Amino acid sequence: IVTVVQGPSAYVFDNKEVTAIVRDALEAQGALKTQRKYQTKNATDIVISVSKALHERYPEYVRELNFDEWVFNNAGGAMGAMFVFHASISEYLIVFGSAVGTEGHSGRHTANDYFTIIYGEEWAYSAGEIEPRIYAPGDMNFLPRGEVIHYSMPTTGWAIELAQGYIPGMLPFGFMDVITSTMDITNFAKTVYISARDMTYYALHGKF
Ligand SMILES: CC(C)=CCC[C@@H](C)[C@H]1CC[C@H]2C3=C(CC[C@]12C)[C@@]1(C)CC[C@H](O)C[C@@H]1CC3
Repeated sequence: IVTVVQGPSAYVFDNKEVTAIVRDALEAQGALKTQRKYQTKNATDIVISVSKALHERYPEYVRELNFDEWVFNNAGGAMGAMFVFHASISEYLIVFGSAVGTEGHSGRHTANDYFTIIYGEEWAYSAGEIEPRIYAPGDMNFLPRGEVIHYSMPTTGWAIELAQGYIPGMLPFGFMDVITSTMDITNFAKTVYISARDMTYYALHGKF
């Protein structure tokens, strides 16, 4: 008999539950891919209703959506916008995407990444895959820690992204394009402020 003793987990989010909440919220909007109607729905309504469902499930850990704290993110050649629901040392939960589409290198990360589409599509492949994997609303693209993909959101596309692992190790990738390309210091400062504020708050409350 083997007894597996599990140590305490720093995680408050369950990736399966996050995806289930997202799928339920999409279903309530008639926006799941199985209903073949998802492209006719308004992306703004979907972002708002999914955000509300996540906040209701995790009120202590998921910030309410607002439209003052959206920031751009340039990383791996891709450009998108994001709203940070939660950022701590071991996890972040964001809505990420682009109103016009985007494409780039995923980066090789120190965290597992769960990317659940809520509007539009994500196309992705690993080196050696000849055909794209296509993810539609309700589908989750899992990128394990240390692996890499080329991805695109060919047109308007939004997703809920949960990352679990060592988050500070991901940030240089998330910020490097500011130095090498965009020089958008205002957006950079806003992103650093938002992430440092949340990480410090949770660390001071014993959530790493
Ligand atoms: C949460 C904070 C404050 C910063 C995170 C910055 C970046 C590390 C991320 C912002 C958007 C992220 C995306 C991915 C990796 C990490 C980011 C660049 C993916 C490439 C991971 C794989 C998915 O399939 C697509 C993701 C797009 C967004």
